[in-house]
This record gives sequence, C-alpha cells and structure tokens, in this order.
Amino acid sequence: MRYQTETIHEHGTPQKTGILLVNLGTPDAPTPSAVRAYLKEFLSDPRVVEIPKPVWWLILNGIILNIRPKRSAAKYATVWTKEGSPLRVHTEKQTALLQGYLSQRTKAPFVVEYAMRYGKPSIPDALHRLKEQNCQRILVVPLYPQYAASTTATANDIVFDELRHMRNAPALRTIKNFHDHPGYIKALANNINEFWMKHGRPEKLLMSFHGLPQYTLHKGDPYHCECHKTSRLLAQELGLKPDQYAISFQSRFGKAEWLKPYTTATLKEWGTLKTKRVDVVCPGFVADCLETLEEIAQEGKEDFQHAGGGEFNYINCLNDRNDWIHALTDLVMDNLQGWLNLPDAAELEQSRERALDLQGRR
Ligand SMILES: C=CC1=C(C)c2cc3[nH]c(cc4nc(cc5[nH]c(cc1n2)c(C)c5CCC(=O)O)C(CCC(=O)O)=C4C)c(C)c3C=C
Ligand SMILES: [Fe+2]
Ligand SMILES: [Fe+2]
Repeated sequence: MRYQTETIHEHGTPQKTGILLVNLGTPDAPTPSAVRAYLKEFLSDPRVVEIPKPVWWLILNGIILNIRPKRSAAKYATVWTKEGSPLRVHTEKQTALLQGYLSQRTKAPFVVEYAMRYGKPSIPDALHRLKEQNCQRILVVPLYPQYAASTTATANDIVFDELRHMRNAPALRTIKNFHDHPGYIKALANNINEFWMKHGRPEKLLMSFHGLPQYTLHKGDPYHCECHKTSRLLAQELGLKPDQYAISFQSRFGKAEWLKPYTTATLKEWGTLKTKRVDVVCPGFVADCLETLEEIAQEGKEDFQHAGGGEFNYINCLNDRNDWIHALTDLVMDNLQGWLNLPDAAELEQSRERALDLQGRR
C-alpha cells in the first residue's frame, strides 16, 4: 500500500536515487558566436545581473554582446583542450567518478548525471533523463562550495521550475553549500601540500575567490562570509600564520564595486613589494575553467611579475583528485539520510498487484 501510486506507474521497476551535479556552464566552442549565445543566456539571468530589465536589456544587447564575445572567445581559445572546455571536461570526469565511488560505498541503486545552468546539458534535460531512469528521489548538488544567489540559488530555481510541470514529481533535496566540509578542506590542503612538497613553500599564498557585487553582501548573500570561513579553515589545516596568506576576489564584471580586496590589486601590490614568490589557489572553484586557467594563471601572473614580483605559481583546482571525489561522495551520502532504504523490485510488484486490485482493474 505504501507504494500504491508509484507502482501503478512504474510497474515494479526498482526505484533509484538520482544525483544531479550542477555547474555554471561554458560555451560550446571558443568562437565569438558560441560565446555570444552563452553570455546572452548567462547575463540575461536576473539572479546574476540585478539591474532593472529594460535598462539592462539595452546595455547587454547594445554594448556587451557586441564587444565581449570576441574578447572572451580569444581567452577561451587559450585554455580550450582537445576534449573541449576545461569546465565541461572536469565536470564530466567528476560525474563518472562519483557514480563509481557511490556504487562502491552502497548497494542502493544510483544514477549520477551532470547539468549546466547555462548551455548544455541543460538542467531540464538532465532531470528528465533521471526520471526516465526511474529516479523517484533526486539530490541536487550545485558544485559551488560557497552559496550565492547568482550561482546556487539560480541553479535551484531551474530545478524547481521543472518539477512544477511534472505530474509525478520526484522527491527533491538540495545541498546549499559545503564551504566548511572537512573532506573538502582536507582535499584543498592535500593538493597544496603536494605542490609544496615538490616545489617548496612560497612567501605568500593567495586564496582567490570569484567576486560578487558588494551589494550582494548587504542584501544577504552569505557568500563573502563563507569564503572567509573556507580560507580560515584552509589556513589552519596548512598551519599558515596570518602574514603568510591572504584572501581576495577576482573576475570583477561591470562598473559597480565588487567584494574586496580585488585579486589583481593584491597581486600588483605584492609585486611592487618585490615579493619573491606567490602561489595562488582558487578554492571557490572545484574545477579549472576560464577564470582560473586564463584569468589567474595567465593574467594574474602577468599582473604580479609586471609590477616587480618574482616567481608565480598557480595551483590547480580539485578537478578529479581522489580525495576530493571521496569528499564529494561523503557529502552526497550525508545528504541521503533516510533515502537509502529503497523498496526492492519484488516488494514493489506486490504492492502494484494490491493497488490494481483496489482499483478494480483486474
Ligand atoms: C564560483 C562561483 C561563481 C560566482 C559567484 C560567479 C558570479 C558571477 N560571474 C559573473 C560573470 C561572469 N562569469 C564568467 C565565468 C565564470 N564564472 C564562474 C563562477 C562564478 N561566477 C565560472 C566557473 C566561470 C567560467 C566558465 C567557463 O566557461 O570556464 C563569465 C564568462 C567569461 C567572460 O566572458 O569573462 C562572466 C561574464 C557575474 C556577473 C557574477 C555575479 C554577479
Ligand atoms: Fe562568473
Ligand atoms: Fe574572467
């Protein structure tokens, strides 16, 4: 009786749990037209740009989409790989690895899919794929350690919107953030320590996070505080004293003030001070992308050294590291409490029979 409704529709097939990893999205190709389509979707999202629609529409279509696609495409071209955009390549690997790690941890049937908030594969398509594979429970995992309305919340919006149109909608859980998850912090520290084991320690470690407009802090985004907590925990794990590291915010977009200090300003200042060696890590990104490989590893290095700085190293994101995928598996398992005892196929078949009897259909 417990599974009456499902059994009529699902005909005794065992239910599965779906895990949906969501990242930001990336263009299909490093070309102005592909970048334009991507930017149009991204920058038309009112969760990302909070300027009244008519005004923003004119700026976006009149100026930004005429200038930025060409410039950004040239930047994308410098980081593009044979397999495609780094963000997509890493997210695909993370998806496949998580599927494997979960099946080692538990016998419960899982399906792991990934989606991009902008571009492909879309969140609605991924949700339908999960439903087709009989996932009646879905855990959404936005791959942003620190929560922001412009990243985490907008990904959730699309999920919720899609479920509104489903007759037999799955149960749904979302992960808000994991900025202080011990496994995530430990994986970040291991990654940095491994780099230092090979190359020695820098004079300064810069922890650079993606920026946000400053008004988001006053409007209530916990993002700024969560970035600070991540950096504090990471410094603690690495045994760094306050003068050995700093936090900064990168990727400023537009004319408004963004969270400070800016990454470029910090790197230029450290260059001017003749800092001998700086290592930069980007803990807010779990996968390398344009913002890390081009903006930090290339432009950041140039900013620092042009101002007079010495050695510059960019330390890669967590990508497909074993300890990080284990941490992600832990995070997922922690959020599946009470969901793992799925009914087996025989049990479902029995209750289906009962349900059909009750409906007088046999
Ligand atoms: C990690 C969290 C991110 C936050 C927070 C974020 C906010 C944010 N971003 C823009 C504008 C742009 N971001 C762009 C690229 C980009 N941003 C993130 C992550 C966050 N953004 C990632 C992972 C990427 C890389 C995508 C890739 O394909 O590799 C871009 C596009 C590139 C460019 O033209 O510079 C823009 C534009 C805003 C306005 C914003 C918050 C208000
Ligand atoms: Fe961004
Ligand atoms: Fe950028």
